Amino acid sequence: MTEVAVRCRGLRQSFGEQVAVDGVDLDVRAGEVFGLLGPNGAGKTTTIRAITTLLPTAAGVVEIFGVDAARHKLATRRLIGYVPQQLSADGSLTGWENVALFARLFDVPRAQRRSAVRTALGAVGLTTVAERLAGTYSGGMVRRLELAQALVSGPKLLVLDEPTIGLDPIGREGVWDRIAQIRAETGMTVLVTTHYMDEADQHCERLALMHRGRIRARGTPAELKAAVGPDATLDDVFRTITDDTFEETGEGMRDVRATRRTSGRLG
Ligand SMILES: Nc1ncnc2c1ncn2[C@@H]1O[C@H](COP(=O)(O)OP(=O)(O)OP(=O)(O)O)[C@@H](O)[C@H]1O
Repeated sequence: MTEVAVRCRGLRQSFGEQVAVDGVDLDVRAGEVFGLLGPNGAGKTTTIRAITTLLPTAAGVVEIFGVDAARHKLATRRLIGYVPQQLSADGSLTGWENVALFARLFDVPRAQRRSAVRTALGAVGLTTVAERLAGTYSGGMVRRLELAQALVSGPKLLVLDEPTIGLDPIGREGVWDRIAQIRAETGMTVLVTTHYMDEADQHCERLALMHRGRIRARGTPAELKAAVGPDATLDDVFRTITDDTFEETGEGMRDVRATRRTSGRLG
């Protein structure tokens, strides 16, 4: 049986009157690259923050490799490397110092720190610029540095919130190349949110599409597209699930097909 890296059941989170996440069930298999997609405000970051234990779960269960995140927060955090949307690298430190800081924060044993920092910087292709101030790095290099920070503690699950936002195509490609390589070399599970449908299509094995706090469709990119139509793109899937006439039946991608048929009839 495939090991489950992330298991969420009935995840619910509100901010005052605002329901951000409304009963999310999610399974991410060990070793896969899983994409969580959805428009602004869909609830992706809130879901990610619950998974990474940065938000106390208001309701529902989160398990990371079988560890109950609410009951064992520290043990859960040790399993996760997290790259948030906001920049977290310090421009006044060198690349090496930035990663070394995370090695200390995440309790990498002193004797292993140098080699852990070296390995993490190598994995993201920043070895030759490790002694330069991060403030001199390009946007793509900073994102790769943040990847190295998340990798230095040797996590089993890498969680990336919009890892390529604001980068040019070369920077985006550089980040995805490194993710693919790390995944191939370590078998690490990757959970990623993105707004870029082309990236999700190309780099994620399975996807869940969120809208208004709920998961509206899930499946492989091919399954999701096929459910909409023979020549459909993921953008078409995205448009379909965010359509206000979309009817939720809890049947995942079959929803998409049903909605498409309905819109076809109406159109
Ligand atoms: N700390 C907070 N306080 C109040 N409301 C919040 C907070 N965090 C999120 N929300 C609200 O919860 C909803 C979901 O937000 P969330 O950031 O999870 O969406 P998202 O899918 O990650 O969006 P984006 O793609 O813009 O990052 C939004 O309506 C947002 O305004």
